[in-house]
Formats: sequence, structure tokens, C-alpha cells
Amino acid sequence: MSKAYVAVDIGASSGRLMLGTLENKKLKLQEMHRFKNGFTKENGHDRWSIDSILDEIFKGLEKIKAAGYDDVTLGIDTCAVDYVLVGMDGEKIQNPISYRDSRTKNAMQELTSDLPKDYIYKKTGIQFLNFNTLYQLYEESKPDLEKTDKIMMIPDYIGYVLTGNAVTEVTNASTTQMLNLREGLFDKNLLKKVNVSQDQFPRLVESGTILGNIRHKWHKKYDLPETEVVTVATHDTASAVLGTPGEGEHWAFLSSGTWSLLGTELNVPENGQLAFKGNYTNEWGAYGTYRFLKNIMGLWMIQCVKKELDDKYSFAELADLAGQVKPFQQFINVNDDRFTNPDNMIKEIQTYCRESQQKVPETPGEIAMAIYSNLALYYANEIEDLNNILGYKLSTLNIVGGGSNVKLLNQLTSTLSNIDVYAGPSEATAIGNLIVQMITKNDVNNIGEGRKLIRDSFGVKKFVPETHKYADVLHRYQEFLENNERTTVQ
Ligand SMILES: Nc1ncnc2c1ncn2[C@@H]1O[C@H](COP(=O)(O)OP(=O)(O)O)[C@@H](O)[C@H]1O
Ligand SMILES: C[C@H](O)[C@H](O)[C@@H](O)C(=O)COP(=O)(O)O
Ligand SMILES: [Mg+2]
Repeated sequence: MSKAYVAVDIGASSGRLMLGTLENKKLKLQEMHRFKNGFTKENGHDRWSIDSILDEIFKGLEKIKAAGYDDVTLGIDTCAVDYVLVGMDGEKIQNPISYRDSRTKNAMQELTSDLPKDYIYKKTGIQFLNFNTLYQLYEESKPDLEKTDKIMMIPDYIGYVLTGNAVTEVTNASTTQMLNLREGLFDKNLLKKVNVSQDQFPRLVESGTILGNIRHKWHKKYDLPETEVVTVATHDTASAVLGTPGEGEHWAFLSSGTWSLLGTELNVPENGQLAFKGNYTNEWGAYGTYRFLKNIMGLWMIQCVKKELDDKYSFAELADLAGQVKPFQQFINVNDDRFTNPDNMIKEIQTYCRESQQKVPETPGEIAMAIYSNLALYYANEIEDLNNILGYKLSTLNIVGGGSNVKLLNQLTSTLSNIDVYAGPSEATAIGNLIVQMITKNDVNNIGEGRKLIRDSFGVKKFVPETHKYADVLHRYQEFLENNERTTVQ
């Protein structure tokens, strides 16, 4: 039986364990376990249930063992910015708070009142999201920080629980907005600003570092395969970018899941004035690259709508209903902070349209189309911005993640952005996670070979611009955004 690799991909809406094996020069992917993920209110904050996530990971590994895989390599990727405080006894102090929690709503404004944004951006090159780790630590409970021995980013914490070894992997560390681009270390002034010392973070490591084997104590509790843990590109978006086939010369990616992360892979950071004004980020990638991207609200909006409709419609059915509705009946700035974590997304969208004297979407199809068509418009607007900042035209857009299944959204994006879209693979994050493991274990030579393996193993669907359609819509949307400047998530 060929070597088995396991990607643990903890997305914001679902976690999954994906088994990867190399068969006839192709990467075979099997979903072995999937579970719902999300945050719940606990001790006054929106928190991730990290112990349930760990239990699901062990359950998934038991399924893999039961399927006949006795000896696997495993990598973990999760969302960015969030962390676990680990006390002097080596145990978590409490469940990690989600970045969508309201505790940081004023933190960025307060912290940057005497530490200017351009100073922070010059040092870190990271976009201003009001929930970056820097602002979470600024708001963190001082007594809890006092009791903290180590601050571990979520995927690093999971690796620590599994193996007993603690590290801070750099792709995720960069999302803290505390990693100094030039020095490659946490910035002393930014640490001081939030009363955290350098040694409260475990040592920084690159993706592809071997972390260790799953501890004996877990083998006593669960029927697990022998498992060696590799620290992959632990920020899920970093893994998604690695799992992008990379069609075209100046290819762009859109990691389309709970979030839409739109950008391109650079070999040197771009943290100049245009990037600063456009609030673009230089999150660290694997193998010395930078993920020059922007966070866009993403399918989080559809996820909320689906839940508010009591899951009466599947995502596919919502997309079908949207396809029966004319697009662009209202303009919405999807990055308005009001959509980050509203009590009710449907009501928030309807109120937004009422306030801006626009047609109010009522039916599930109208609401879904309002979301999809405005996401597509926002993508198109940002691609124009990206071309301007980079000084060259992005030639193709690779859409990966669950959103790559939405044909309507892929087509609208291609037409509005006037760019060829390659859609898939939907599990690019898990695939990127696996590729780093395979490179680390010398089954794949490098990321170029890895991306060829992805192209050879997974079909992508091509969408080309329908140039005769929606000629002036993007221009009217850009005017709308300018005339309706509001607080955006960034
Ligand atoms: N068949 C489908 N039709 C329409 N939307 C889909 C389909 N499959 C997945 N999606 C969209 O993809 C999203 C999940 O993408 P995924 O990358 O798995 O998210 P995450 O990693 O953040 O959990 C869903 O919220 C849904 O909007
Ligand atoms: C806050 C970060 O930008 C966020 O973690 C984002 O990178 C992310 O989680 C994307 O992953 P999804 O697959 O959940 O959209
Ligand atoms: Mg994901």
C-alpha cells in the first residue's frame, strides 16, 4: 500500500480529514471524515470548541486506521489570527475566541491612534483587519495573559496537543500583523504594545518542519495509526494557494470558502504606498513566497442565509434559485463591517438596501443572487486594483475552494473581470496541505512539480468572459462604492 498522507483542514464552516495517496503519478484524494465547524457563545465571547475539533480529528484517524492505513503522515491547517493561551501547566486556559467576536471592534482604532498604520504596515506588510491577532491581544484579558506561558496559533496548538511539541509556523504567524517582514521575527515594538514577550510564542518554523509523532497517551485512548505530524503551511489560505493549479503566467487565485481571499503569489513582498492604500496584505507563503491578497467577505454571507432559512435549501439549491433571478438588482459593499457577524444576515442585507434606497431582495433566490452578484462585482473591482498595484495585468484567475462549485459566480466573475477563470479543485486547501507533506517526505521534489501533479490529478472547469454582457455594471458599482464609503472590515 502506497504511503498515506492525511490533511486535517479546519475551515471556518467545516473540518475534514482528507487522505492523499500517489497512484500512477496522480494524487488520489479521499474524504475520510467531515464535521461541522463554527463558533458558539461561551463566557461572553464567540469561541471555537477546540476540544471537539481535537476529538473529531482523532475520530477521523480511527476511520483511517480502520480503512487499513497503519502508518500515516499528517498536516494541520486552520483559520488565521486566532490563538490559544496555554498556562504554566501546559494546559489551555480557555477555549480560543473567534476572530468574529465583537471584542476587537474598537481595538484597531485605539491601538493605531498612537502607533500609526503606515508604521505598522511598513514593518509587517499586513492588511488592517480589525480582528488581527495584534488587536485581539490588545483586548486580551490581562489576568489571562499574566497566567500565559505560551500563545499558540490554533493549528500549532492542535499539533502541540497531538505531539507535545510547540512551534509557531510562519505562514500563520504572519497573519498576526506582528511579524517583522525584514527581520523575520515578531516585532519588538508591536509585542511591547500588547504586553507580550517574545518567549511567549514558541519558536518560529517554516512550513515543512517535522513536528513529531502522536503521543503514546492518545494511542491508549483511541485506535490510531502510527502518525508523524508535519508542520505544513498551517494558515489554511496558505495551503489553499499551494493547492492552486496555477494556470497561466500571471495567475491570480481566489480561495473561495467562508472567506474569499483574492490575490497572487509573489517572491518579494509588495508593501509600498499603493498596496498600503489598497489595504493589501503580504501574508507569508511556503518556500519563501508571499501571498499578496485581500480578504473579501465571501460565502460566509450565504452560509448565514442558509442557516437563517433553517437549512431548507442546500448550497446547490440556493445557487440554482439565484440563477433564476436577474443579477445586479442592488449594489452591496460586501466588505462593509456590518456583514462580519450580524445577528441576522438576511435582515442586515435588506436593511442595507432599504437605507440606500435600492430594491430589497425578498425571496431566497433574490437574496442569494444579491450576494453572488455583489461578490462578483467586488472581485472585479479588486482585480482592477491588483493590476494597478502590481503594474501588470493578471492573466487568469484560479478559483478554488467550495465556492469553485458555484458556476453562476464563476461565470459572473469571469465576465465582470474580463478574465479567464479556472475553477477547482474545491479541496485545494487540503491538497496544498498534502503537497507540503509529500515534499517534506521526498515523494514530490518541489512546489512546481506539486502543482503539475494537481493539474494532472484534478479537472478544472474553464469560464471565459461573455463580453457582450453587463458592459457598464462594474463602473456603476465602483461609483456606488465611492458614494457609499462606510466602515469596511478593512
Ligand atoms: N455544490 C455547491 N453549490 C454551491 N455552493 C457550494 C457548493 N459546494 C460548496 N459550496 C460553497 O462553498 C462553501 C464552503 O467552501 P469551503 O471551501 O469548504 O469552506 P471552508 O473551508 O471555509 O469551510 C459553502 O459555504 C458554499 O457556499
Ligand atoms: C481571518 C483569516 O483571513 C481567515 O482565517 C481566512 O484566511 C480563512 O480562514 C479562509 O479559510 P476558509 O476556508 O475558512 O474560508
Ligand atoms: Mg477552507
